[in-house]
Amino acid sequence: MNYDLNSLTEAQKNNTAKALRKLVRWLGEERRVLIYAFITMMITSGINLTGPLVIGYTIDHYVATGNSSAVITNCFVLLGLYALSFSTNYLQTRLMGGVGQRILFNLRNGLFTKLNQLPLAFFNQNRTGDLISRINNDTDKVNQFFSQSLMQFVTNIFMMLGSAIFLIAINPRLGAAALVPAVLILLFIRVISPLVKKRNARNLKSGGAMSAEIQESLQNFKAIIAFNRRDYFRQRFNEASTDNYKSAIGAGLVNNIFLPVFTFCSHLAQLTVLIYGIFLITHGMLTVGILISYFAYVSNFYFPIRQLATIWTSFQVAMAGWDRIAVILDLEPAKARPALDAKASPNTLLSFQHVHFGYPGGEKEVLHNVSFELQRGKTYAFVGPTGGGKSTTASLMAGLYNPTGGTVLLKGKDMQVYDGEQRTESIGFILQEPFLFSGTVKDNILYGNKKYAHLSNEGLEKVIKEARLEGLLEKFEGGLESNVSDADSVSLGQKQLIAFMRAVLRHPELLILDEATANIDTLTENLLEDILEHLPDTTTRVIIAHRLNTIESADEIFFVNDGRISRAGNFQEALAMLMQEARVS
Ligand SMILES: Nc1ncnc2c1ncn2[C@@H]1O[C@H](COP(=O)(O)OP(=O)(O)OP(=O)(O)O)[C@@H](O)[C@H]1O
Repeated sequence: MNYDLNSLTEAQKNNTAKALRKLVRWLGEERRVLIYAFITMMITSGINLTGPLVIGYTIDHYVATGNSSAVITNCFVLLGLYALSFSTNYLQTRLMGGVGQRILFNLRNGLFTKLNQLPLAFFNQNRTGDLISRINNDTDKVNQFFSQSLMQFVTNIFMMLGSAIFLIAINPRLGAAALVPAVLILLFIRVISPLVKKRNARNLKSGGAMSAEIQESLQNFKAIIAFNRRDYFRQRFNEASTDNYKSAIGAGLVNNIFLPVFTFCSHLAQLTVLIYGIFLITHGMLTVGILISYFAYVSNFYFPIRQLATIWTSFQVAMAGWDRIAVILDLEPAKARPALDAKASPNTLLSFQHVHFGYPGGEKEVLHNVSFELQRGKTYAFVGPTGGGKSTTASLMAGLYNPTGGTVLLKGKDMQVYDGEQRTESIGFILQEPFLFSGTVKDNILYGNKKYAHLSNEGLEKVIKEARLEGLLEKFEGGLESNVSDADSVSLGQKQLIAFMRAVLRHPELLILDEATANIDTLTENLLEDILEHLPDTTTRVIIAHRLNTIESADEIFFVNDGRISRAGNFQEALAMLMQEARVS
């Protein structure tokens, strides 16, 4: 599956009809509220449509004959109708008030839940800032349309249709003349809509790109200051901001062209009715009262069209936003290919069988035909030059990626048959750059740990002592309650200690340490070694390291170079092999 949102396949793209169908499906429970609001809207519009008819009738039948009591009675009838229309209008506004906010709430939650289900490949190929912009900004565009424009949109359409029917029914020829400019409007909309959609989509996309620039420079502000690259980033931001400015101007130009065109057509219609109406009156084919009703209906027909110009823009912007949201909602979590049949001995915890791997969206293959086995309870070290493929191998061992060829077996079964929870129960992975969540040390070491989640501080301290981790906890002045909310309040080494405690307390069968001691002093490193030594006999350890002292105790060492892995025996044998190679070269 293609996860790159900026280069979607044709099948992944939505046309307006497809996108609308999806949006209606997504509205779920809101459909009921929308139906109630629609009914109140019909009543309001029905009343507004009858008003001009009553006025015209009163002028022709009672004003012309001087029947003042009938005129007064009809004025009260109109007052009653307008009061009723006020109440239904108010009810409709109340009903719609919550709809937009609930849609916004559900869309944001839905998007975030979907993001949580997507594989690493998705995050590899898309920029964080752009994703934030989709969740925050694009969902709000959809909300704005629902909370501010939708009912106005439907009311206007209804008013227009009703007015058109009255115009044609009262006098077909005058009605037809009044409606001719509307045909021009329809043609205009048809011609310009694709351009409007395209420009709005481009504007949202450039907004996403700008947001990605902001996110990247804020995240790396230390490096920017340290390397005095402020100008460079300012220039990059400037470019993104200029692009966003230009695309906003481009979108604004087409968005705002509707109003003048619609207004012009409305004036054209009024002029036509006036000229043709006077002509009909002078030939005795029309009464003054009907001409006045006509003006009201022409205005009822064209005024909504003018409003529609604004609403149409909001609709196009919302659809462009919805497009960017829907493509994420449509993405499917990575489909596991059918589990491959493979055999492994019972003592083997994990094995790679002819594994090939290339990063999603990456051009080259990173691992080539890699095979090895990890036995239960043993310690393995993976060493080799930078960029050789050690971290990639570790990521595949942890099931973060699926191989592009071959199989990774965990406990004799294809890794892909395990779900995320089963995998993380068996495998603990300490990353090169551990990530901490805002909160305390306790929150962070218990992250995702169901077994100890209920423990009090005292209970947890006891468990920590049993796992020989108390020496690590002592490195934090405030103990379990030390705050790690601020990314800079703990050192990189301390972060690694928290990640270490987090992994060990899950009692995994396989513990992977990817350069996990690179930022830790020698004394603390000895503590870690002691903890590793005292893990249960059945725990398999994988250590990725550059420093030789960290791998001395390994039962088996693997050399990882240029995407190929070879066995080098234990520490002594590996050293002998290296010396031999050095002599040969
Ligand atoms: N997320 C990624 N997307 C695309 N390519 C990647 C990604 N991560 C790593 N690579 C590429 O994969 C290759 C192996 O990288 P890897 O991080 O596995 O090497 P390593 O041996 O762990 O290096 P180091 O010792 O520096 O950590 C490199 O060529 C790297 O450019």
